[in-house]
Amino acid sequence: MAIRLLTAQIAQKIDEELMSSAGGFSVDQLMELAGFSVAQAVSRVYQRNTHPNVLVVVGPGNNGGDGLVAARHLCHFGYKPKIFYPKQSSKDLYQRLTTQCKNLAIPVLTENLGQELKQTDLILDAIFGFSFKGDIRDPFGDVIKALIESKVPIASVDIPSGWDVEEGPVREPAIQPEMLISLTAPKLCAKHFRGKRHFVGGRFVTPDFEKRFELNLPAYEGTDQVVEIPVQGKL
Ligand SMILES: NC(=O)C1=CN([C@@H]2O[C@H](COP(=O)(O)OP(=O)(O)OC[C@H]3O[C@@H](n4cnc5c(N)ncnc54)[C@H](OP(=O)(O)O)[C@@H]3O)[C@@H](O)[C@H]2O)[C@@H](O)CC1
Ligand SMILES: [K+]
Repeated sequence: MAIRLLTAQIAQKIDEELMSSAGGFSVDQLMELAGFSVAQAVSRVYQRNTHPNVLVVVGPGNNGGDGLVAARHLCHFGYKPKIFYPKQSSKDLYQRLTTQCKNLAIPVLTENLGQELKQTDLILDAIFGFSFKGDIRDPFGDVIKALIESKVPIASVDIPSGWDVEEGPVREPAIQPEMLISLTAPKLCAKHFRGKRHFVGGRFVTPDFEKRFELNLPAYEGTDQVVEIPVQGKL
């Protein structure tokens, strides 16, 4: 059975159910596992000796939160991450995640993106996830344009930022990531992903849950937090 590609609505429903009283998870827990899986997937593809300088570009919602968690784990894994975080949230969760990164001496930047990209080996795109919709609002239009123009390889968290969650790259210019890490399950836009490697991470659904949402996820091996799947756009 093929893996299920989710609509934005189903992705949001799954998220809500996991955090309902029946699901029992807190957002912090899910974000920690999601971000940890992103860092693990990155380390599978881009080694710390060839791609030490990872610029984690963080957006205003939970996709950005995954990026903050991933930055922390990448630092523990021996990378030299920096965070570009132009629109910082006052919410307690994001502030705590930012403090954790600062305590590891991870730089948290708000400007000079163009300059920073010249010293970057890999961009971790954690700007928008499955709640993105409409036209890209400031400052993210310019941010996405700068990422594309830099020609630095991009690994996208859950959704290539700026892509429509279901229709894919409908706005020009569009990010074309080398790598995609889908959380829980890929979204419909993954049909348009033609990069090199696609992973699923966020190992938190129960067998019952998986069956009820007909996710048809591939099996995770051993203690792995990620599982590689075929690049959908090349099938
Ligand atoms: N179960 C799972 O798999 C788990 C998934 N997780 C992760 O959560 C992600 C979903 O997070 P999310 O719901 O917080 O939304 P996300 O996509 O980060 O963006 C929302 C922000 O973007 C903004 N915004 C929207 N449109 C915009 C526009 N056009 N232009 C500019 N801004 C725009 C919007 O702003 P607002 O309009 O509300 O002011 C809001 O602040 C998901 O993809 C995955 O990465 C894990 O953390 C946990 C478990
Ligand atoms: K993203």
